[in-house]
Amino acid sequence: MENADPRGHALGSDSEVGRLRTVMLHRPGDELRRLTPRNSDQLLFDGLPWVDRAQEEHDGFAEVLRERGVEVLLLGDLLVETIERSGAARMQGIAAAVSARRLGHHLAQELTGHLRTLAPRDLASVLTAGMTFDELPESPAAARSSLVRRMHHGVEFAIDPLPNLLFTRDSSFWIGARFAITSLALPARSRETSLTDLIYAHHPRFRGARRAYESHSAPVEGGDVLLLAPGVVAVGVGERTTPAGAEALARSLFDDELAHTVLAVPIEQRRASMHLDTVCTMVDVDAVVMYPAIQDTLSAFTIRRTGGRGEHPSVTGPAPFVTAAAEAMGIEKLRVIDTGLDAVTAEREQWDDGNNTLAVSPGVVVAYDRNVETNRRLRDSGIEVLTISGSELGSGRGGPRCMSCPVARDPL
Ligand SMILES: NC(=[NH2+])NCCC[C@H](N)C(=O)O
Repeated sequence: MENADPRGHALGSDSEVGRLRTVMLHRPGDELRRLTPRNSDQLLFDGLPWVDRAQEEHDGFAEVLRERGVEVLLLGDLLVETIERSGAARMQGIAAAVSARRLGHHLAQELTGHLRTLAPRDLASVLTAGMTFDELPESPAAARSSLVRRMHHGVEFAIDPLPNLLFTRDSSFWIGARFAITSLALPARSRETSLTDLIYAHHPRFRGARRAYESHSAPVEGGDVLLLAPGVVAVGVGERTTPAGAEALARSLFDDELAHTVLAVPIEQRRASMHLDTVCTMVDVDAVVMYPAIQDTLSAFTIRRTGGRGEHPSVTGPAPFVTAAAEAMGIEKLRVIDTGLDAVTAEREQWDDGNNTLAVSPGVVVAYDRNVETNRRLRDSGIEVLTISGSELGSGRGGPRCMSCPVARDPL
């Protein structure tokens, strides 16, 4: 079968909860060691993770998934394998990383030349962990004559690190049998998609897979995209995904017949709710876990396909999200698992990604163990909760859903 994983599961996904077969994670590496108190805000981390512990926690996450029969692909490995096989991928990765705007023409050329000589593993490491001016290849003459080298501080980045690669949810997603390379809103993350792009384009694992949302003109981040049901997609619009992004995505999904209804869901433009999946994720075919503070106010515009390719869609609403979602999904009611928490606990657990669960099958989710109350309520509602620890992982503000890109799920 084309476009299937080695065990014969078709690539792609039409829901949030269909049995998970293959997932792409990124085991955090040296890119996290670049974080300092001075750059962490800009690099979108709220603290400095203890990297070894973060890796252990991540290994634990991967293990829980494997125990459930999920095949775990690691982005770092895919990247090395891609660069090994494809000269075009190598060039593509280098071109996206080396900025003449930052380095000037001469240094940019010199660095490009140097990177081309690196072994695949070393190049992959530069592409993910970045490079400081101190780490630029030795070249005494060039160093003397380069104003750029002389005026930059040695610890500044000639190539920025990508600590948020950990959150593989955001830089690509699958819908139906296709993958979409997103368009990340913030400068700290925008280069991530150059890596997912080259992996999907050149890794044999994805040979023949087709793209969705090809124009990816306006910002759309995967954390905002929820596959509520086959053909029905919710898109958060807030700090990251813009109205233009949601509209462009909806039109392209309609044109490719990957969806018939898209719900555009306004979310507060705040760090705590940067993506829709920080406040709401699906835990069963007809159930979500949701941050209680927004339960009564979350709304949605409903965008529907009206005809064939290029036809203008219809836009209605806004209406309460839960009603709009149930209607679009063709179910009587979307169950909202009532975490019933007091406002302070709810806010704390939302901040720690309590609502950011990853379903491995209907009614079975992975969640951080620290969100004790939210997990208790989920269990009381009949959801099986597999816990992982994330004391260090969580400092990047992302939970199990953010840290995973489902590549193959059984259709619902
Ligand atoms: N899907 C998500 N909620 N991803 C979380 C991403 C966290 C990351 N530090 C950022 O600010 O972009």
